[in-house]
Amino acid sequence: MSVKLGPNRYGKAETRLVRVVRDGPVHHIQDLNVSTSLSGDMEAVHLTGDNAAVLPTDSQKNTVYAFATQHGVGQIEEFALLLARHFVESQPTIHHARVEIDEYAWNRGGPHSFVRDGGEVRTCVVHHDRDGRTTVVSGLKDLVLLNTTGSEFHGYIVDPYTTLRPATDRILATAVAAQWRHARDTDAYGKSYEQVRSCLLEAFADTHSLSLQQTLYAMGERALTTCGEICEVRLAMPNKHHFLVDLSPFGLDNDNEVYYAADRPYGLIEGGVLREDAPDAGFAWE
Ligand SMILES: O=c1[nH]c(=O)c2[nH]c(=O)[nH]c2[nH]1
Repeated sequence: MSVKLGPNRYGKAETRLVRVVRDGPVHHIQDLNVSTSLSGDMEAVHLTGDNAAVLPTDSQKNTVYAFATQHGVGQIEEFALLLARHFVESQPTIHHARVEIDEYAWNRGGPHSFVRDGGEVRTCVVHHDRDGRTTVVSGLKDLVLLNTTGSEFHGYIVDPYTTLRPATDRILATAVAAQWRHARDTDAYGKSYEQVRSCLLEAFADTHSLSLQQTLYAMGERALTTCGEICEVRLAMPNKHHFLVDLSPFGLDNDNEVYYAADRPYGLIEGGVLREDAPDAGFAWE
């Protein structure tokens, strides 16, 4: 039987980087989790153990820290682009770089004091290859949303295993993970992030929902019709079930007031929305 090497990549996962900028007594921080992943002429290292083409993952991690000092961080997409281009352009054996960054938000508690924001995490994934092709996907995760009304779910298939009762007024809760693909370069990733985030929040709040799937589509559609530079949105939204507690054994009514917030199992609704004329995604989602 003959075998061959399949797709492969390697890098340093989850380099934790906190950068402090001291502006007199007022300090600023950025808190990142950076993962680099490289691919290229890697047959020899896998087949014979010849490491000549390998830029060590340790060097990749050091580059993350060195670049944060030399260039600053700024928008995570810009920092990821800087790193991805560097790895491909400085090493002939590296043909493709993928850089993923999560950014954790801190709120100001004083001039040099910060409170970790328990809310969502900002994300990006950048790819760059030696043919100069670049893709940028921005996103967020752990954005927890809940509507106390305006959500129904009925009219679904009823088979021999269906016990779910139709709902005409239920709680709809989710933790949004959203990623959006940029169709073109922008120098305003921060502004675009705020715009997409607002679209997602507004569409969740003002869509009268007949299913979480419908809400998901409305959220993606709102982002695409508002933000010109993005061409595709992918969303993953767990249905964080809230079950009305049956208080009848105690002779008590429960008029949509007291719920049990279940943590598992949960429905998981995933889907994408894209412009009809979206350019080919290439390796953006890999
Ligand atoms: O919005 C929903 N979509 C579903 O597909 C589904 N399935 C289910 O049991 N509850 C729900 N809710």
